[in-house]
Amino acid sequence: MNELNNAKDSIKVCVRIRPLNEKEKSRNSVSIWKTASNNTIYHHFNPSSINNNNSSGNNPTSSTSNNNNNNLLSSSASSSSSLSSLLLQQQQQNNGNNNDIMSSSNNNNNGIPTSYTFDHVYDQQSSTELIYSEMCKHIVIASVRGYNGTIFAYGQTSSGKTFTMKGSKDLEGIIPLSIRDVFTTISQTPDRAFQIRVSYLEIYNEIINDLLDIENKKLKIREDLSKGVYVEGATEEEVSDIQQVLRLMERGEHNRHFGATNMNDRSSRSHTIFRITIESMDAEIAKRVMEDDENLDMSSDSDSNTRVLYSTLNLVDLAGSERVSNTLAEGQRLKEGAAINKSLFTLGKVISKLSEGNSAHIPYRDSKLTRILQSALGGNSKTVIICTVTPALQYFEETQSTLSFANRAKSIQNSVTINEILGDKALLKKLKKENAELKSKLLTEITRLEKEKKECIRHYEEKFSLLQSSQFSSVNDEQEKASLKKLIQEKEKDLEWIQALSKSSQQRLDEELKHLQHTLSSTIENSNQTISAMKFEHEKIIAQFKQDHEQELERLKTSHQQKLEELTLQLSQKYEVEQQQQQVLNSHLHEVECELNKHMTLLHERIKELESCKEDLETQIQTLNLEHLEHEKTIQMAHDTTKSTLEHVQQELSHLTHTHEQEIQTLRETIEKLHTENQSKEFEISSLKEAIDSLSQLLKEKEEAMEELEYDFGMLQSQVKQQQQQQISLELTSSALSREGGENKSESHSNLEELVQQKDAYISQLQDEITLKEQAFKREIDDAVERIKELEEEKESIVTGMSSKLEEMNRLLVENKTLHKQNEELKSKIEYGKARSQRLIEERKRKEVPSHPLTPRHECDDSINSTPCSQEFKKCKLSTPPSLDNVIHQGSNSSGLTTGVSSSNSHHHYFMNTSLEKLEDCSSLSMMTMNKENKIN
Ligand SMILES: Nc1ncnc2c1ncn2[C@@H]1O[C@H](COP(=O)(O)OP(=O)(O)OP(=O)(O)O)[C@@H](O)[C@H]1O
Repeated sequence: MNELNNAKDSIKVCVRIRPLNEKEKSRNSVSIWKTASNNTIYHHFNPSSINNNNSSGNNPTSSTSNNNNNNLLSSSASSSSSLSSLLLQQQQQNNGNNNDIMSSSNNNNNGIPTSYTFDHVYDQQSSTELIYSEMCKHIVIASVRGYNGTIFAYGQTSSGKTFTMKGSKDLEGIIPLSIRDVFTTISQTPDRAFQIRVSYLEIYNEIINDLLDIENKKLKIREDLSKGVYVEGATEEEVSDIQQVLRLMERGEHNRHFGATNMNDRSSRSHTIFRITIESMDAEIAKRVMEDDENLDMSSDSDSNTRVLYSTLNLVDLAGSERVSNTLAEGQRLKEGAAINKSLFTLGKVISKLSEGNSAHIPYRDSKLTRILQSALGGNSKTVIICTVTPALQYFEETQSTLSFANRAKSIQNSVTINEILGDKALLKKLKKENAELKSKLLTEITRLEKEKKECIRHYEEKFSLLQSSQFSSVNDEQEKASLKKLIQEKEKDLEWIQALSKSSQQRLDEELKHLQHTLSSTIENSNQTISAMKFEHEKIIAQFKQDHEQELERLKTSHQQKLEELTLQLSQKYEVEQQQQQVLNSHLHEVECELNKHMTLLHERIKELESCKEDLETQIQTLNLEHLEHEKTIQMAHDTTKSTLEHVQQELSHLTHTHEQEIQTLRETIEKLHTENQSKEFEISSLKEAIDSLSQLLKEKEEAMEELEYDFGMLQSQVKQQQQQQISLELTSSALSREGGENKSESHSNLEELVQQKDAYISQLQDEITLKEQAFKREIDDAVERIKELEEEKESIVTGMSSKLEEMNRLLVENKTLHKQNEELKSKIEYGKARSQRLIEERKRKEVPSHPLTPRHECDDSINSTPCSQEFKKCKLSTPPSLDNVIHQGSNSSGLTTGVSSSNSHHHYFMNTSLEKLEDCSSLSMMTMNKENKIN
């Protein structure tokens, strides 16, 4: 079998909700499952509402929440029956008020999905024809084109599986619709010749029965490389039109086992598989095969015309998926339930495993159903599952279970390929198979007829002998005898006819067999011819190849021979040249040997010379060593002195640093003191300001008092004026009175004058007092202003003094820092000088050891003179000591120091002096620092 167009195709799943049936309506069942769009099914039922009311604590959703099909077997009968009764109770309670048990939330309390989405969801109004055209038609058409197809209905009992698959009296189901389309498609494909075979199987109690042959029972499942999984011995009727198939379907239905259960009176307790096998090949080729065309070449595998397409279309109506307990089954029914559920349980397991993508072990072999449908589940088949459900609330759990099964199934992927048998091999195989089948059929038919014939003859012979024995028993028997005779004659005729029929059928079969054998032998002959032609071709190719190969070998041989000769010649020439070269080399070697001998004698002489030179050098080295020891001692001394001086300088420096720090501390303290003084002065100024403020307040008050006094004074003046007017009027009165009497007049006049005088005196006294007070205030204010001025001047002088001191301090600090830096530089220079002198001493030591003991004396002297150290030494001998300025400027110039060290004692003194001068310089610098710090103080 060849596989073409290999493609992944997921199993298509749709759900069909049937309308409530009469039984459910009579029980006032509520329809809870609804469709949203054309691919979603949902419910608003909240199982927890039942839980809450259920005092026994049975959880109706506990089994459905478990997402595998185990619930089919594991759930206890009591829990499910109690659920049913509870649901009914609930339904009755809530009849007319469904809202109480409907939850508006999308998920109920137990996490059971409230909605599912599939490829399609069909509501109560959807027709089977619509489902067929949308979900199945393409599979049927594909099956005619060589693809395997499977359509099966899954659901609880009475959910409408049979209604969907087989239909009813008035409405055709998927199977008849498929049969129609198979033949329609065939009629639309005239270029291919088809052979259609139909088988109808039933799986009941895990036993496979042939529904087309009631005698054919307990069939076995076999597996074959070419056929795949098949049912051995299953009747396969060849059909050529729709009516024939429909009749076969009817025959099968008639034979089908029906049982009555509580749930559905005509409930099917078995799974049925209606299988249509479709084979097709090119019409032209088929015609030629039929005509036994000898020129027909079937050997070309690549010719698509010779392809034989082979496919099966399985139309499966499963038994109810409800639980055993729900059927209230007993005895035989319970056994049926268990067997049905074994198949369905395994189907669930297979679907679960496949949906998990777990292809390691799929338990197809655990049940007959899954074994037969193996290719439909995860194999080579286009598959559609139609899940039928009832919307009734009382079957909520079953519907949930069906939907979760469907939900798992939708994720399964099949690998779909066209099945084809190619070329003559396929045809041969097919013919052989057909031949074998015909042969076996013929044989069984012959034996059956023979047996029947024998049985008949025996039977009639028995009857005849019986009749003969009773021939003379009574006269009345005569008539009977005659009728029997007649009957015997008739039967004998029948027998003859049967014998003739069997003879003719045998002849016909013989002819057919001959024809087939002839076709077979011609095909075999054809194949043999092709094989021998191929063999001949093959041998020809091999001979040609051999010849070519030998020629090539010969050519290679000659070319190799030539190459070998050339190489030998080249080798001999090379050998001669090498011989000549060897001779030249030998003579050259001899010359070299003579030269070498001469050189050797010269060398010996030279060695002797060098040895004497070595002795001289050794004595020189000894003297130099002594000198060097002395030098080392001097350097050590200088080093010690420098060290002690350095230590002294360091001590002084630390002392200076310490003093500096102390001075800075004192300066800080002074600044703090000045700061506090400044603060107290500021406090004084602020208190003075406060005093001025109080004085000015007082002044204000006094001014106010003065204003009051002035006001009083004005009042007094007006009073005086009034009194003066009174006086005038009094004077006028007195003049008038004077005319009346002299004494009274003078008395009152004097009184008045006295009063005026008193008042005048009081006023002048007040005026004096005011001026005095004014003067005193003015003085006080002047004093205060002066004091403030003084204090402000004092403050300003303090501030200027402080800032100048601060500036000086900053300057001193900067100077101090520079001095420190200089000190550090000096220190590092001294260190560097020390290291450098040390290094030079070591260098000198090294150089004093002769580098080549064989160097002649004069060369050795030169080498001593030419070392940079000895040159320095010479320079030092010639040069005058550098000035102090230079030394300070250069710091511890390494060459200067080394010169001092490597020269004589005078130079050492010079070095010491330089060092001391440097130290003096250091101390002068320290002095400068100290002076500056004193200044800061
Ligand atoms: N979609 C539908 N429209 C109308 N009636 C339906 C529909 N589906 C099913 N029925 C009716 O419901 C009853 C039960 O249906 P059916 O026999 O097809 O169920 P089933 O699932 O095959 O049951 P079982 O598993 O017992 O064979 C039948 O009388 C059928 O006519």
